[in-house]
Amino acid sequence: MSIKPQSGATRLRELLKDPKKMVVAPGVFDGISARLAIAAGFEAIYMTGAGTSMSRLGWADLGMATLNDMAANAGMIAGLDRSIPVIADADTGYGGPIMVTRTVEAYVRAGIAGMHLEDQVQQKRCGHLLGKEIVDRDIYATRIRAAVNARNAMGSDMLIIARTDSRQTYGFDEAVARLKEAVTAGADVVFLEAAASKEECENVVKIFHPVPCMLNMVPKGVTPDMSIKEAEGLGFRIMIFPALTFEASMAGSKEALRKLKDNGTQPLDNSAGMKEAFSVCGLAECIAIDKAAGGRSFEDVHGSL
Ligand SMILES: C[C@](O)(C(=O)O)[C@H](CC(=O)O)C(=O)O
Repeated sequence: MSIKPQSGATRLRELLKDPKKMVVAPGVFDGISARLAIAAGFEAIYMTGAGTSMSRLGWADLGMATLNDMAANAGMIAGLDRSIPVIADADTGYGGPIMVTRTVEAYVRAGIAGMHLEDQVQQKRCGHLLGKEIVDRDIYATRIRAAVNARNAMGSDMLIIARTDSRQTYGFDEAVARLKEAVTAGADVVFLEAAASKEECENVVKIFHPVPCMLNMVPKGVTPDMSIKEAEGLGFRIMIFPALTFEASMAGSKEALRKLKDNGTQPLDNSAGMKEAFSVCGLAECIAIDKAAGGRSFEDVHGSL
């Protein structure tokens, strides 16, 4: 709820100004995961489209999440702490240049620091699945151009991150050519999705230097797993871990559910209690707001929880 003077986009641009710095953004998909990532001290966070689709719709990342689903989730996450840049998935932009414009406007209003746009067809899928269909280069270029125009028209400094999924279907050279066109169209950051080897990762950074490159670490995905240090050594400037929190939540929830089923009691071994959960999600800030306004609703809250 606290409004800090510097926007997430301005902060992200500032972080990227230092050529030795890499911005690490763990994936978050809901309020709890976002709160935990902020509390853990990460200086940026990533809103995963896959996690948004699964948590808000209950369905896999197959192009079902709409602009409204994505922008609403992005806005909620970015609103938790305006000083932490949120990089958000914007899939295909959800249509032609007109829809891309609406998407950019919605993301700027949501306070997003950087959004990525890709060249898959509307009925898209996770970039690490097989069988991706890719739009023509010209259509991709119009998406990026529309995004840059819309961003500029709003006087915003949100970063436009050009993602290409074409590596799987058309190979590395075509992917590079598409990203070059995207940079010419005004994209601020390039993102070669599903790079197939460390060598490709290294090459893409070299080819685009000094344009910042983003690396996507999908667990057991197409790109070989790398540590932050290793990716930094290759020269990447942004690194996202989209599945980090949804995988951990799924594993933890699965285990708790199994224990309840097997034992007939809820597992309390890892429980910190409700107060701890609410504390992660702004309890103290809410109490302070009430108190500052002369409210007395929470005088007993510490005793009652
Ligand atoms: C980055 C990504 O677009 C996402 O939705 O987070 C996905 C990640 C995933 O499916 O785990 C992707 O297409 O790589």
